[in-house]
Amino acid sequence: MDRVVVGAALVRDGRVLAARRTRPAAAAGRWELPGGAVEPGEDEATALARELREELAVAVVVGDRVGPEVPLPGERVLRIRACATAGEPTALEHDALRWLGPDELDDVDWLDTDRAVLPALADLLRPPGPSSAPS
Ligand SMILES: Nc1nc2c([nH]c(=O)n2[C@H]2C[C@H](O)[C@@H](COP(=O)(O)OP(=O)(O)OP(=O)(O)O)O2)c(=O)[nH]1
Repeated sequence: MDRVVVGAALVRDGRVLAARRTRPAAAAGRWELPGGAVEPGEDEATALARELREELAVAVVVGDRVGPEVPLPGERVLRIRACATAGEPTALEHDALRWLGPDELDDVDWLDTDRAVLPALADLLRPPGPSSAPS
């Protein structure tokens, strides 16, 4: 079975947190959603909460899946989960953090993989429009 990497769509005030990687060299300077690999015996929510504690020093509540599962090299897949926190993230392993609104998602140089998730992120951030249901 493919190994799972979980990433957080950590949302606050209609914006999502993007984090700039410092390693490996090929990915340094590229932006991602904070997170990491699910360890053996962990469930996804536990892994994501652990990664965000380690990377951002915040406690998070982990919610639903967001967007598609994206294949990664090395028989791994990336899954994104919505997250919320009452804390203020601190970059402990990244070298920059940015809160991006739905119209700012193209402003940073995402890891290639993450581009597949951007439409779903934009939908998550946009307030629901007028109902299309017949009145
Ligand atoms: N966390 C995260 N990883 C991503 C994203 N997009 C993407 O392709 N990846 C890839 C990069 C890495 O190959 C892998 C996760 O690596 P990582 O360094 O964040 O995870 P980790 O802490 O568990 O890894 P490690 O220290 O054991 O090497 O997934 C993303 O949005 N967030």
